[in-house]
Amino acid sequence: MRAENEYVGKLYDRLDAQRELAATRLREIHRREKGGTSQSRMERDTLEIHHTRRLSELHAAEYGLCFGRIESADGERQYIGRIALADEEQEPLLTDWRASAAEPFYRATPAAPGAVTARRHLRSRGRAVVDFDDDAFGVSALEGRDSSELSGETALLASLTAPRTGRMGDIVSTIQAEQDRVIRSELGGVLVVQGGPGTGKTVVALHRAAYLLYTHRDRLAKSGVLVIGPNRMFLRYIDQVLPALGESEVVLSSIGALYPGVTGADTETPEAAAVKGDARMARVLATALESFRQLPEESWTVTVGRRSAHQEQLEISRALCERAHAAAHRTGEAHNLARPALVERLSSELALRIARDRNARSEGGRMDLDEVADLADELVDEPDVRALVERLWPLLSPEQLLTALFGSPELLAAAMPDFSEAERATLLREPPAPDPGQAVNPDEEAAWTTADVPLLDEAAELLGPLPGRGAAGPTDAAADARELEFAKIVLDDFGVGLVEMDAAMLARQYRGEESFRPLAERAVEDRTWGFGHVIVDEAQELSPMAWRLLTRRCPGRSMTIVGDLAQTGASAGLNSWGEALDEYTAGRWRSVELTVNYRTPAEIMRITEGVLRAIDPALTAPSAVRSGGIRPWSLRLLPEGGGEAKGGRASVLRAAVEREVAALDGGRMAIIYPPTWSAELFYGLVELDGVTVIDDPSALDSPVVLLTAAEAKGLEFDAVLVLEPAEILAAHARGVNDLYVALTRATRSLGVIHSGELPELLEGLDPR
Ligand SMILES: Nc1ncnc2c1ncn2[C@@H]1O[C@H](COP(=O)(O)OP(=O)(O)OP(=O)(O)O)[C@@H](O)[C@H]1O
Repeated sequence: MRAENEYVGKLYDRLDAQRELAATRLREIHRREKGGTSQSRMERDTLEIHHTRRLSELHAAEYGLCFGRIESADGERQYIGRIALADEEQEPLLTDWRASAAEPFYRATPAAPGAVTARRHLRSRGRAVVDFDDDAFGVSALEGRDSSELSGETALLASLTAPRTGRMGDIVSTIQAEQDRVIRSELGGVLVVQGGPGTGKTVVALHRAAYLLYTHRDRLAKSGVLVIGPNRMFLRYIDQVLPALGESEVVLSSIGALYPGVTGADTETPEAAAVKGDARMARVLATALESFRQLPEESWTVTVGRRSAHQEQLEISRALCERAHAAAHRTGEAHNLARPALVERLSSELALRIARDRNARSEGGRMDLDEVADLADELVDEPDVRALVERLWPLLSPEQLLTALFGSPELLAAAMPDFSEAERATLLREPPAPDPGQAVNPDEEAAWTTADVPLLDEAAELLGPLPGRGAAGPTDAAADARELEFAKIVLDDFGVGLVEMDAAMLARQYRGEESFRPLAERAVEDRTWGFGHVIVDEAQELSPMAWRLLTRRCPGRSMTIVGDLAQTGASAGLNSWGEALDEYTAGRWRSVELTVNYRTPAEIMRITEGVLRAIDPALTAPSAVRSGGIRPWSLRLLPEGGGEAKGGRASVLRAAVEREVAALDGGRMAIIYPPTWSAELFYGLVELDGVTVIDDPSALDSPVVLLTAAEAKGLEFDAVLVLEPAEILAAHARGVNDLYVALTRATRSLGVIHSGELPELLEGLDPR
């Protein structure tokens, strides 16, 4: 212990020295003149970003700086920690956990130790090492011992049984071998990680993000990594993990937040979500868009030159309109971007016709080609021609297209012939109030749901930006070549990827067109941003339309997909991984499985066996890494008048909750209720001290939260009370998956409270 404390003390001294160095450099930069040449200003700012980042990395490494060491046969020792440190002579003192040299620390098992002969896990409090445990490898070490595949068992169990805090923490010190293989899997292609509840899919996916950014910083620093979680609550639950690993630039988002300017609400009915998520909706939107491009039965008439001596009527034949449409189609551009070609075709044909007529009548002499071109330009500004263009090819925003589609039964019927009447009806929204006296609530009008977001994004692909909006504009093209050159030199000087911006952006910044903004900020505001790697958590919930959106955000198709098909609750969610991936990444996805459940004790997992069988008899539950003392129990609430005083059910329920809360001892508890649950009982619980309804991410800080199974997905608690399992089962088509999610959230104790009979698939609970 003394030796370890001495060594770790030396590491902290180096950490302090490194911090001091970075802080001094930063102070020097701040003292430098703000003015100077573009190049010197660029250098100054790039260095500032670099040293600020380095300082925050060094601060993030404070807690648990060094957590282990390995020894090889020749007696060489290597300490493993959060970052790499070297002494004054540049001799390595500490190996970064993400470096390939650290891999044996995580991968060695008694059965396959590789070159490792001994491994030690250190546990610290503050800067002091307070405990360690050793794994001894080699044949002699195996005798008389079960060859546990777990690494650092004591440290692992200590972390698994510690009270939950409402926030996920990092696991760098206790990553297990099968998890390490996922974390260090190569960057390219799509990696699917299937695993039952509690197998560490989320935590592993986040460590993989940190690993990939460390290993492939050159490729990922400028394009960024996107992590998708199911909702805001979940994102809050995980948002400390990457900063604790020294990474603050990863973009965390839910599908509902991926369309700039819109926050999708989770208020959709399962039926509507299933229709909106259906892959056929891509075709539906394209058809709906086509219906906006009108054609006359035979012809339309427009009047031009109303305010001049040359007023004339022009016949616009269907054939002309078709030629104009064809010109737009030929561009291959998105709808709004193709319109100028239609306008060009229409106005030139009309101008030519007018010129021919005039020439034939010999009015004002013959028109030459330049004059015809001028006339065509004038025609474009004619009010009737503008109105004509609007009928032929109106400019549309994604919001307008969707609002029109959802507001019109006729349009829905025309665009969705393959859907049933009932399915179409789920999309129908009240059109905005026609009576101008009747105020429309602007919030209501703009209320988009999570299931709408992939549709808005799809529509944006079809439509393209409106003129003057969205596109990067002329700035790129006009980039001053000299400044661009400077920017390249500056970035080269610092090593590619040291700061996550490219030369063009740096140059724009110095023309004052753009101020430096972190990648996360720029990426979320840009619908067309292509991320270098996308990680999707709870991926089984994503609809085919959401997959389309994500593949657009990840042009290189480098993705990590983690999820559990047994937990699919969304109506448009997946039944198999191939369903989502074969279409976009056929032959380019590989899958691995995580098999050990770190969260839920064996006693609780036994209760879920029948539920898992009901989902799919072929599925096997992950094996629980530990057993816990508390046996899962059930409590029946007798019906009113069944021997209890009025209000008895509510008071029995409250008493049960209070008993559990008292036993919590600083941890966190969840009460998971069916969406159809009795309002009276619900409000009875809300009144209790410390109980919070989960309507805002900060609710996770509360000791007890009331939430549905869908909201509980991905989260974990010390104690869980599941209310009315029969109602959870019956609530919707995937109720059994929801019940499975609800039962697998606890790290310590599980209670089930029910009014009617317990569902048969729930066996083995101790009645109270
Ligand atoms: N190697 C490990 N060391 C310490 N804790 C771990 C390890 N692996 C997993 N855990 C812990 O186990 C718990 C479950 O992990 P996580 O939430 O990532 O599982 P999951 O597979 O995403 O579960 P679910 O599918 O139920 O959401 C977390 O508290 C996590 O920190």
